[in-house]
Amino acid sequence: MQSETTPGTTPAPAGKTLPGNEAMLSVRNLKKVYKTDGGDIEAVRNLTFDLKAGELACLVGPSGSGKTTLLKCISGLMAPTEGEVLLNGTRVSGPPKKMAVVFQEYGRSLFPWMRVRENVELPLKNQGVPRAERDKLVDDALEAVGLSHVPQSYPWQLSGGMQQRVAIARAVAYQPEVLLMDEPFAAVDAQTRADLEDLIRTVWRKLGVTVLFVTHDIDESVYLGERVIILSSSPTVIQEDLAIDLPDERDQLNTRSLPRFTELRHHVYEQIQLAKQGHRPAAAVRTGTGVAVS
Ligand SMILES: Nc1ncnc2c1ncn2[C@@H]1O[C@H](COP(=O)(O)OP(=O)(O)OP(=O)(O)O)[C@@H](O)[C@H]1O
Repeated sequence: MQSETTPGTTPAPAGKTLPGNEAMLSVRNLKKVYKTDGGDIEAVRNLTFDLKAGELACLVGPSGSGKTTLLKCISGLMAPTEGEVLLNGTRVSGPPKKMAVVFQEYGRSLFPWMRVRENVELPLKNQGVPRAERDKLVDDALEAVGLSHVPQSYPWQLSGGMQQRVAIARAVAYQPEVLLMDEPFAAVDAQTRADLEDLIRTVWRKLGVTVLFVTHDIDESVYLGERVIILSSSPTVIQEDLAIDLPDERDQLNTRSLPRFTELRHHVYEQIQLAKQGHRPAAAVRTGTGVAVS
């Protein structure tokens, strides 16, 4: 059966490799060169990876390695120079309907003149979702992020962590198949960050959404992900694609105390140090759970 074409996507041309049955999101030989007055900047050289439906993968890499560039290409906000992004086998050529993005700067992504409820509801209104359905989706999303008690507040009346919860609720209410998050917790305090990390895992498990989570924080990537994709320095390729074989049930105290957590975080740290020093792998290597970490 042919894939349906949704807004922001066009059918993949014949002859292109379609993802395997399980792949929801495929990044294929993605390259991005920025044209500037000072010359070309090759931000991303060649990235290829798949995300399975329902997977939670974290993306880490040195500063300037092209993480935001990659997310912009995946979300259809920017066209790649070469290569393509496929969502359910269909090429992304603009913001796809079933994708939501949460950015770091919640302060700028929420409308200050709209109440919490209106902010969460807005994308659904724009999609023409009927009122009764909209109300239920907004109620459920606010409950999922623990904000049922402040629907009538304005964002500026809330703490930073609560504002980011509003941004997450808005994405959740939209019922995306794929949720992209670009360093969403970078601007909140450590305690709030830990709470929001657990919130993401709870929401992810409850909704079965596919999540690609960009972070600078190595511990966060290991704690959250089923997989950590490590990028090289720019021009970017995949340095390593690491399976995180920690127990599925995670909690801030016990999981972070596991010897395996420490091994994995050391390994990711070392890889990022190598990337910063300019080390480039001959080819992207998918590392299984038996990865030898020092
Ligand atoms: N609009 C642009 N025009 C020109 N160059 C750009 C543009 N956006 C990004 N770049 C360059 O592309 C490279 C990758 O930038 P990008 O912001 O994607 O990296 P990043 O990994 O998200 O960085 P950070 O971790 O510091 O947020 C950098 O060299 C950056 O200077």
